[in-house]
Amino acid sequence: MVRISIAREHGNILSVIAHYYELTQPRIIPLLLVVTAASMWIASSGKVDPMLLLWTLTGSTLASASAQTLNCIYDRDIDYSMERTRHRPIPSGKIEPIHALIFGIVLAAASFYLLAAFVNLFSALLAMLGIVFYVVVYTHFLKRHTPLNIVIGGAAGGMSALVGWAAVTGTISSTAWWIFLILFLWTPPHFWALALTLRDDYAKVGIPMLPAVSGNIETGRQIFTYTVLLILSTFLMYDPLQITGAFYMCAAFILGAIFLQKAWAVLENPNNQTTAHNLFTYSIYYMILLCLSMVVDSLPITNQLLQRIQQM
Ligand code: HEM
Ligand SMILES: CC(C)=CCC/C(C)=C/CC/C(C)=C/COP(=O)(O)OP(=O)(O)O
Repeated sequence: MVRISIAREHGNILSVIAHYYELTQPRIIPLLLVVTAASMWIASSGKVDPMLLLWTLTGSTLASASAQTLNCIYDRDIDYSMERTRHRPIPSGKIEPIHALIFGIVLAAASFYLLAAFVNLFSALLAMLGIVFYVVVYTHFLKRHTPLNIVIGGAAGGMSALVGWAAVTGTISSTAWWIFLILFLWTPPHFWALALTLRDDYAKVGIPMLPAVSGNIETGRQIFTYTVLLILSTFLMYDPLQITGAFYMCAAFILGAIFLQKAWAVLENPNNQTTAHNLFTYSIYYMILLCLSMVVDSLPITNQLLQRIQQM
């Protein structure tokens, strides 16, 4: 009997932990960390201190988890009404909003402490700014009020690049702003592609996402426009700034061409949900691979290989 009740209690604790984990929307965090790590890599010219990387990524994880948790508290009413989100821990009654609030504040405080103590104060302040921007500016002021929500909200994701840069250099240089810009311009095609498949769900709860307000054709046009701007912005990281080299440039070109082709398919057929979902999925791989190519580009072995190819 005692064994059974201990096992049951153990199971309960595990399921509580699982609910809190789910509250942080963990699937989005790795991509934010990839951006932060790439930014740190470039800022340190490929010689990033492993401990600094570890503390920065830990602090950034806690900051993102806090931001997502606070967003889930604020949006619990619409999350309850939307098919995609009604199983989240707060709308499904697994976690009380007040407990989530305490959890979100503890995460933010832990993030601030770790970044300020083991990285630097500036990166800690930027991470807090990221939380405030996402929760107050995007979730409170924009999301329910304007179809520009996603365009301006893209700055929240861009903050992860600034945190990474500030962690290494203690400042924000123009290169950090280029990476910020890439994230900023990537967000509309990333999200609107998905929004094309969720139009009715958003319309039902009165969220003015672009497809619900302006229709699929206009959304397809805007996706294409932002994709072109995104690809151009990735080229800015090459000459004359000399930040990245030929390897990055080739990768940016090929990855961008695929993005453009998929955005074109959406433009041609904005009512096709498979095409739109295809673009959404690709947008995630695109960002991972683009960041990876920045890292590979700055490895000494890449330069040696490129020089050998040139000499041949
Ligand atoms: C205003 C900005 C953004 C909005 C509105 C948005 C919205 C969304 C939505 C609604 C999903 C689907 C999640 C689900 O299935 O429940 C999603 C997925 C995802 N987003 Fe975003 N996103 C934004 C910015 C970002 C940023 C900045 C990143 C990271 C750099 C990111 C990374 C991801 C990833 C990795 C997924 C896939 C998660 C999965 O496996 O389901 N998103 N996004
Ligand atoms: C440095 C730092 C802490 C930056 C914060 C970055 C951050 C948490 C970005 C999240 C972007 C995102 C997934 C928005 C979706 O919100 P939504 O409310 O539209 O999506 P939902 O409907 O799935 O809740």
